[in-house]
Amino acid sequence: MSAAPAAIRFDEVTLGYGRRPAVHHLDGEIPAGCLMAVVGPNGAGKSTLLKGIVGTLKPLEGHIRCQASRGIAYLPQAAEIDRSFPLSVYDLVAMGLWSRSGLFGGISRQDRTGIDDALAAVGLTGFERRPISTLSGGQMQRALFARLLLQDAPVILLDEPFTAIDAKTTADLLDLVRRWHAESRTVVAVLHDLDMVRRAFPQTLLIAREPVAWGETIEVLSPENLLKARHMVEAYDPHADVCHRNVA
Ligand SMILES: Nc1ncnc2c1ncn2[C@@H]1O[C@H](COP(=O)(O)OP(=O)(O)OP(=O)(O)O)[C@@H](O)[C@H]1O
Repeated sequence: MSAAPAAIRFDEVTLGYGRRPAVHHLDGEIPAGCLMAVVGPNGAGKSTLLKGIVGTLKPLEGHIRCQASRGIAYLPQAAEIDRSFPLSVYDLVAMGLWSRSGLFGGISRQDRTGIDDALAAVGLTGFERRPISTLSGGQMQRALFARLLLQDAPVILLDEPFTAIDAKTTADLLDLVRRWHAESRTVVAVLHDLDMVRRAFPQTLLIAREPVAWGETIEVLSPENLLKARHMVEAYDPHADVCHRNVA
């Protein structure tokens, strides 16, 4: 796909739940520093793929190797985040420091400056003491992006980061994604808005329970590939066991 070293390598990976594969035949790499969209129909396995990279889902087969020594920052889908938890915006954002300072590491003066800067970068200065349960969807997403900023990770995974977010918030958060890319971080985002993908994401993985096309966005998002992906998801047998297609 590119001459850049791999940030993430997949070796004939199958990911699934129980013994049921959700995604299989993942073989390839995500180059370091790339800005990549993951697209595909509902149920194609996009979230499953991110969970495999983060490590919350262990492969049923194969291996996923991540080069990042300082970890991966991961933004799950909004529906997976419990907003009833009694937490202030400040504390939520400060959690971005945990990977470096540990759970009980304490917050230094420098950390406080970092938190203030992250809140300012997402336009949430003045929201520090607000309980997260009182935030709008867009404000919550801004707070979660501030937390990602503090994590300072070389690899950032975003699962549908702009779903149900208004145009202004989307534009502001997309600017942060561009900033991460300019800083040579690897950014992988699950997206449904193909216009946005064409506009802002140079690389794309089109997935339909297995990769359909992977590479330059303009080539991947051809009408033929999109139609093929839809047919592949519709034809997929959800009760199938692990497939050993490539095993001799
Ligand atoms: N925790 C789970 N237990 C069992 N099956 C699951 C689980 N999570 C996802 N699946 C199944 O794995 C398949 C892929 O789901 P996944 O959420 O990865 O798709 P997706 O491409 O992210 O879909 P969407 O665009 O709708 O968010 C689906 O058939 C789904 O029902």
